[in-house]
Amino acid sequence: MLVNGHQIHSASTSSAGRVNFESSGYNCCLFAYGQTGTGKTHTVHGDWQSQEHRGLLPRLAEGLFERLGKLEGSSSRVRISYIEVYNDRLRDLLSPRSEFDGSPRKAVPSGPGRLEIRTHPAVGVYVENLQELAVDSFRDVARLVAKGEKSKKVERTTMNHRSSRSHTIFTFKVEVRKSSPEKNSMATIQIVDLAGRENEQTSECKGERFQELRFINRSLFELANCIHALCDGNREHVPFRNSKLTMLLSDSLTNNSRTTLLATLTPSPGGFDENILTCRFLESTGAVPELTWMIPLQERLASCIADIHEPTDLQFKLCTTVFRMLRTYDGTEPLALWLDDESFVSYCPDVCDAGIFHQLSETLALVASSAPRPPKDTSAANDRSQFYAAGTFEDAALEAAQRFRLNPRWCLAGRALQGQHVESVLVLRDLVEKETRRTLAAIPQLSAHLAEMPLFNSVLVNHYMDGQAQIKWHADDENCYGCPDQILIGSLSLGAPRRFELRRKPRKGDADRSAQARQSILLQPGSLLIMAGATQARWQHCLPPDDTTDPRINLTFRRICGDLRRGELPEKEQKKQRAKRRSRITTQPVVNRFAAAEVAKTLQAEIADLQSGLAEGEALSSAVTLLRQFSLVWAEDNTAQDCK
Ligand SMILES: Nc1ncnc2c1ncn2[C@@H]1O[C@H](COP(=O)(O)OP(=O)(O)OP(=O)(O)O)[C@@H](O)[C@H]1O
Ligand SMILES: O=C(O)CCC(=O)C(=O)O
Ligand SMILES: [Fe+2]
Repeated sequence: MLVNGHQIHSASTSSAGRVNFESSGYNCCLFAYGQTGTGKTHTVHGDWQSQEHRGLLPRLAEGLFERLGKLEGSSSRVRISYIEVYNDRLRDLLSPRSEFDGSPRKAVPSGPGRLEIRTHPAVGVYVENLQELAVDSFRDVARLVAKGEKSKKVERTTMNHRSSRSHTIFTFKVEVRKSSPEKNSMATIQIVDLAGRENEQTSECKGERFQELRFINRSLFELANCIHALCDGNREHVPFRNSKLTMLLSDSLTNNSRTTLLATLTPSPGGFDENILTCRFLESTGAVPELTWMIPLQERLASCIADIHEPTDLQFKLCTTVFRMLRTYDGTEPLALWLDDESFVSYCPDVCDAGIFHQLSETLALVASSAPRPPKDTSAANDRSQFYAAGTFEDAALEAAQRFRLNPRWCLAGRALQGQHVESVLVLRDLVEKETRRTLAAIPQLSAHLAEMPLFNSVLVNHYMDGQAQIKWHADDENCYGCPDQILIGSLSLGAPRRFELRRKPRKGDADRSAQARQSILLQPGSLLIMAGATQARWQHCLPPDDTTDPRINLTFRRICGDLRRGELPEKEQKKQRAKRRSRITTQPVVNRFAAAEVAKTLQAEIADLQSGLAEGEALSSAVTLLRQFSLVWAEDNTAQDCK
């Protein structure tokens, strides 16, 4: 991701800038994606006349001829083409008399000069009748682009006085000829300046501009769909044919191509939601969760929040947003995260001695072999056995408050831990209780729970035999835990590290799975995950299978308030809950008490510096600072990988 203004980094860090002419058939593609007016065209083109303010495309052209000039023992040929997609119609920007290829609704008879997208088994996707002009130097390219830019569809809108109303695709085809023909190579570089997305509900565009906007949003939607299909590994059924833009880009997205995504964000406070959409698009490309740059960044950001003692709501929102963008955590660092304005999770490693695992395994094995088999025991089928602690009234040694209560459902599926076995679990409950109180004390809207004694009066123990044992998507939102907006769960992990996933409960109208804003945390042995607020009401969690051969034990401590099961709530209580859900809690900044290192100070200083130089209302620019860190780590990492 690049934040507006990084002309210097752009060309060098994109894969397009590092195309390898030695390997034949190597294609590179760069997309500029973002809300309207956020600087895509500025970043791609910049000022061609100025060495300093040149954008990515001129820098690329310059670098290309420089590199070709240095190739020894070979000659080269470069051709360029420049095509515009406007309202799903095509136009050749390098052809002097070019017209659009016809109305999208009325079929225009094909004739000479009409642009047609075709596929050839050897060449792939190409546009019939599109001019490909030979160029020998940077100046040639600059001259032709200047001409093409004049005919580009640009209009004044409220968001941008020169808004691109079309997508443009600029292509370099580079042919390197060696002494023997079999060593010849060919590379294609495409730079795609996508038209900017704009919210149709809030847009002030009218008439023709609004019509254009709908075409723009539609084609970007189709592009996102293709990318999702590709990322889901569904290469057979990628809906490229749904728009001309996606048809044109199908080769770049699939065949032997390296794609770089350049996302532009706005520092304007009003653009917050649009920024999130842009980041979601990045996420949905699948590149984000896989990259190793997330870990150092995650550390930086964790410490950044840690050291802001009284963060403004805005700063808090920002940090949470960036965390949400990161989406996966390796579980070595603590984390405090608002999944949404009422759903909170926190994760803390090393809460208890991971060695307890062995002792507890023995206890569970003993109970499994001695206690009666529960009526709905599924442990043989799914390699996961369940236990619950059952403190009975005969346990004179236990204080009334320390007795464990049962969810009636558990008695059917799990085995009871009783007597001395309960004691070992009680020790763990005390630890979890202490840690949870500490965490929630910093969060005003969640600390109401702290009056409860004890916080947790029940526990479910899951014993996973290996990576094949899993737990599917669900929420721990049964009625016996009380109002689903306030269920508190403390989940202690021991044994093999396993990935824990969270997703917002699927809703009607979700376009795809990316709308569910998934998060994933690697739960390390000895760690505590706390789920609080409305997490059980709005989110689901699961533990997907993986290939570990090691066992794991998880203890979820909960608070049972009644014996009601799902669907058994009396009408009066239901009404009360509905009313409660309507009265929204306002988001308070959260001070993440997990302290860490200097990076925080650096970031804090940067934010302070930035804010002191800004007019009121522009505070969101600290997003730019955070995201700039983000982009730099990514850039560093990409460069490092490339050098290997
Ligand atoms: N880093 C920057 N420095 C100076 N000016 C900038 C910068 N980024 C963008 N601008 C200016 O902001 C305005 C909007 O930028 P630009 O046209 O590149 O946005 P865009 O994302 O391509 O918008 P659209 O999708 O509507 O075409 C332009 O006037 C541009 O010159
Ligand atoms: O094993 C885990 O980490 C999750 C267990 C869980 O979700 C549950 O018991 O409800
Ligand atoms: Fe659960």
